[in-house]
Amino acid sequence: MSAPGIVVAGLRKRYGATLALDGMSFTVRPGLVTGFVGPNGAGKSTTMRVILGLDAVEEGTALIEGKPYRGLRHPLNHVGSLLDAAALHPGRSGRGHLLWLAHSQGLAARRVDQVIEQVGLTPAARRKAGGYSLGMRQRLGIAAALLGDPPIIMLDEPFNGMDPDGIIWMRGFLRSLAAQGRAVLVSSHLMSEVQDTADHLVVVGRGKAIADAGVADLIAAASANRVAVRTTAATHAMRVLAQAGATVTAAGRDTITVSGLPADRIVTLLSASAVPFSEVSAHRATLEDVYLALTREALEFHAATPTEVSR
Ligand SMILES: Nc1ncnc2c1ncn2[C@@H]1O[C@H](COP(=O)(O)OP(=O)(O)OP(=O)(O)O)[C@@H](O)[C@H]1O
Repeated sequence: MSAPGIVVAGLRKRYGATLALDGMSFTVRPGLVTGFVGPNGAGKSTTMRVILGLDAVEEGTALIEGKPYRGLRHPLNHVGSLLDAAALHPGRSGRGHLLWLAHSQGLAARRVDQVIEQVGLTPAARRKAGGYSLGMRQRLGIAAALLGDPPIIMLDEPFNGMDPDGIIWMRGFLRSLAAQGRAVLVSSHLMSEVQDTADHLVVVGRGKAIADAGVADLIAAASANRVAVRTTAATHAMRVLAQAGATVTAAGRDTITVSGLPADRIVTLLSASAVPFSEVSAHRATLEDVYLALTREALEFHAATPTEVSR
C-alpha cells in the first residue's frame, strides 16, 4: 500500500548563491491541517513547487501518496493546490475559469457548480474574475484545487487578502477538509493565521524544518516550568528574581515570565522585597511564543531583543 499524504525528505536546492532548501524534511498526514510556517524567504513556496514537480532539486525526494508528482497518472485526483491566486484569465468568469480547468481534466461541469457552492462563490460565479477581490480569487483558487476531489490539498498563503470574515470562513473550511480525512498543508508567514486551525506545525527557517510536531506538544514544551507574574513594578521584579537565579522576560506591559524558580518561591521573594504583584500563575505559551522562540535563531536579519534579563 502506498504511503498516504506527503513525505518530503532531504530537499536541497540552490538559486545561484542562495541556498533556498537545505535539507527540508517533513510529513503531511491525512485528517490533519498542517501549518507550514516561517519567515519570508524561508523556503515554503519553493518546497510546494518541488512537491508539485514545478521545480527540480539537487537532492532529496517529495512523494505524494508514495510517488513523485510526475509519476501520478491523474495528479489532480491526488493533490489539489493553490500557489498563486492571481493566476487566472481576467476576462473569464469564475465559473468559466473552472469549466475550462474541469474540461482540461476530463471532469463534468456538474463538479464545477459543486465546488463553487462549497467555497461560497455562487453569487459571483458568473462575474468576470478580473474584477474579483483577492479574497474572492483565493476562494476561486481553492475551488479549482477541489475539482478533482483530491485527498491532499496544498495552499500557499491562502489567508492573504482575506478580510476578517473571510479568515474565519477559511479556518472553518480548512478544518472541514481535514475532518473529511484529507491531508491539508497550508503555508503562512503569520502564526496568528494558522492559530485555531492547524493541528500540526512544520516551522521552517533558512530552507529546513526546525520543528515538525503537534500544536499541543509545541505549546506544552514552550510553556514548561514557566511562571507568569503580573506586576506594576516589572523592572524591580525582574531585578529581584534575576538576583535569585531566575531567567526573566518581559512579556507585556504589566507581565513578566519567569523560568528557573517555582511559583511559591517567586511569591516569597517578591513579598520580601515589597514588590507589588497581582497574579502569579503557570505560564501558557501562545503559538506566537513557540514560533518566535523557534525562528529567532533562523531569521536572516533580526535585532537583538533588549527584554531578557538574567543573572
Ligand atoms: N525563482 C527564484 N530565483 C531566485 N531565487 C529564488 C527564486 N525563488 C525563490 N528564491 C529564493 O529562495 C529562497 C526561498 O524562497 P521562497 O519563496 O521559497 O520562500 P518563502 O518561505 O515561500 O517566502 P515568502 O513567504 O516570501 O514567499 C529565498 O531566499 C528566495 O529569495
